[in-house]
Amino acid sequence: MASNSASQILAITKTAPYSKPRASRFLQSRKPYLNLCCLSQKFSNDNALFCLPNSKSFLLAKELEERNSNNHSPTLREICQDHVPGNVLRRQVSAPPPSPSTICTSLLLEEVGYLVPTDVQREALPVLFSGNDCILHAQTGSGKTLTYLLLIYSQINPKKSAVQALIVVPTRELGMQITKVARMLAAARHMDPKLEQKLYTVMALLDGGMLRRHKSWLKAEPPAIVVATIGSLSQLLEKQIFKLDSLRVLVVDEVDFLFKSSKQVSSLRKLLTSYSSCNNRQTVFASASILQHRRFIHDCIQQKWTKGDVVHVHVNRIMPMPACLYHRFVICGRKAKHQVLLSLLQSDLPESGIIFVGEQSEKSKKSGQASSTTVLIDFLRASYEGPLDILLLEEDMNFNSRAASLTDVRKGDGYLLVSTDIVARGIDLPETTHIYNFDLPKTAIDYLHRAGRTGRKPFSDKKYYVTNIILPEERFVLQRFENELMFHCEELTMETQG
Ligand SMILES: Nc1ncnc2c1ncn2[C@@H]1O[C@H](COP(=O)(O)OP(=O)(O)OP(=O)(O)O)[C@@H](O)[C@H]1O
Repeated sequence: MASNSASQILAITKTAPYSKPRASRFLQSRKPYLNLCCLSQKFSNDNALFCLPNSKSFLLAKELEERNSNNHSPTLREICQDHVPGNVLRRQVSAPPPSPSTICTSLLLEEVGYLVPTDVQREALPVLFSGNDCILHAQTGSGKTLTYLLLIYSQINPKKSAVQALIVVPTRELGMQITKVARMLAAARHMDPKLEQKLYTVMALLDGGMLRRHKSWLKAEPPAIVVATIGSLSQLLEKQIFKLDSLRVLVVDEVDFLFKSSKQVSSLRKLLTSYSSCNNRQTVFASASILQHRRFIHDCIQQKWTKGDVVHVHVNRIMPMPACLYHRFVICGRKAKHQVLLSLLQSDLPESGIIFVGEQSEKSKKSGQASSTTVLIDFLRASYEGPLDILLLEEDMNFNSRAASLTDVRKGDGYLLVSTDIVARGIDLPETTHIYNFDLPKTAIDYLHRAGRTGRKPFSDKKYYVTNIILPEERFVLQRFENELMFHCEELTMETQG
C-alpha cells in the first residue's frame, strides 16, 4: 500500500457484498475516484481493506485526499438528504444494526449504482427541490428518470389517498420501464424501518392494459403515482373516473415527441391546462432533444403549461450525444445489406445489439409484401451463428408479444434485437454495446435517440458503436445528421460490400 491514508481510503468493507469483485467493478467505472470517495465515507467504520496495486492506490489516495479536503462534490445521497424523507439512498453504517430488509434494500440500490449523481441530477435536483418547474434537457442515458422520480418522492404523502404524481410517456414499453423503477424506489422506502409503513402505490395506466380493472382500483384506492400513456389517461379523465385535484408533480417524458404527435397533442394540451393548473403543481418536461428550446420555453409560459419562472436545465449543450459513442458507416448496394450486417456482427462480436429497421409503408403492407423486419429476422435466424438470441419488437405485434420480447431481452443473456423506432425513445437496455442502423432514420433527432439506446452506463469509460449501413445516395443524409448533431462518422470498408 502506498501510505497510511491510502489504507484508510481503500477501506471499503469487511462484509461480503463489497468484497473484491464488487469493489473492482466500482473501480473500473470511469470515475473511480468519485465512487471510492463515496465508499470511503460510507464505510469508514468498517475495518477490512481492499488492496489495489501500489501505483494505482497511491494515485487514488492522492486524488481522494484532495477531493476530501478541498472541493468535495456532494453525493446523490447528500443532495437528496434534506428533501427526500427517509432518503432511499441512505445506508445505515453507524446506526444500530439495520434490519435484514433494510440491508437488502440498501444493497439493491447501491448495486444498481445510484451513489454519485450524474450531471443532470447534480444540476437539476437543487432546482427541483426548490420548487421550480423544470425542463430537463440532457443527453440520452444521463439519468433523467431518477431525477424526476426523486422529486416525486420528495413531494408525495403516502397517507393521502389521491393521485399526487403523474408521469406521461409516449409508449407502453417506456411506461412499463418507468413503473418498474418507481416501484423499486417505493419498495426501498417501504422497507426502511424509520419510515411510515404505508406503501407508495404506483399504477401503470398504459395503452393495451386492462382499463376496467384500473377503473375499480382508481375508485377504491387511488394510487399516489400514475405512469400513463396519453390515450388511456385521457379516456379515464374524460369519464371522470379520477381527478387531478391533488396533483403535486406532473412529468411529461419525451416531451418533444408527444408535442410532435398530431394524435396526442390536443389531449396533452388539455391535460396541461384543463385537467390541472400549472399553479397548483410542479411541472417537469424531459427529453434529450428539445428543438428550438427558446421557442418551446416561451410557449410553456404563454400557454400556461408551466409557471413563468420555469428553469431550463440544459446539460452538455455543445454535445447533444454522449461522447462514448463511436459512429461508423458502410456504403453498399441494397442487395448486399444483409451480408454486410452479418459480416459486421461477425467482426464486432457485440455483447448485445439493436438493429433498427425502417417501418413498412402502408402501400407495401396492402400489397402483401413481407416487412423488412420479417425478412431480416428470417435471414439472421438462418445465417447468424453467434451466441446471441435473435428477437423482434415492432408496432404490428400485439402487446403481449411485445412485452415477451422485452422480457427476453432483459433476461440477461446476450441479444440481437431487430426493431423499428418503437424502442428508439427512452428504452433502457444498458447491456447494448452496438447499434446498427440497417435503414437510416428519417431525421437527425431520430438518429440521436436510436444511437442513445447504447452508452447507458453513466460512469463507464467503455466505447459503444453505432454503425450505419447506407446506400451511396444516402451519404449526404448521414452527413446532414453529422452537421446537425455535431458528431463524426467514420467510413468502414468491407469486402462484402457488393
Ligand atoms: N446516479 C446514477 N448512477 C449510476 N447510474 C445511474 C444513475 N442515474 C441513472 N443511472 C442509470 O443510467 C441509465 C440511464 O438512465 P435513464 O433511463 O434515466 O436515462 P435518460 O436520461 O432518461 O435517457 P433517455 O433520454 O434515453 O430516456 C439507467 O440504467 C439508470 O439506472
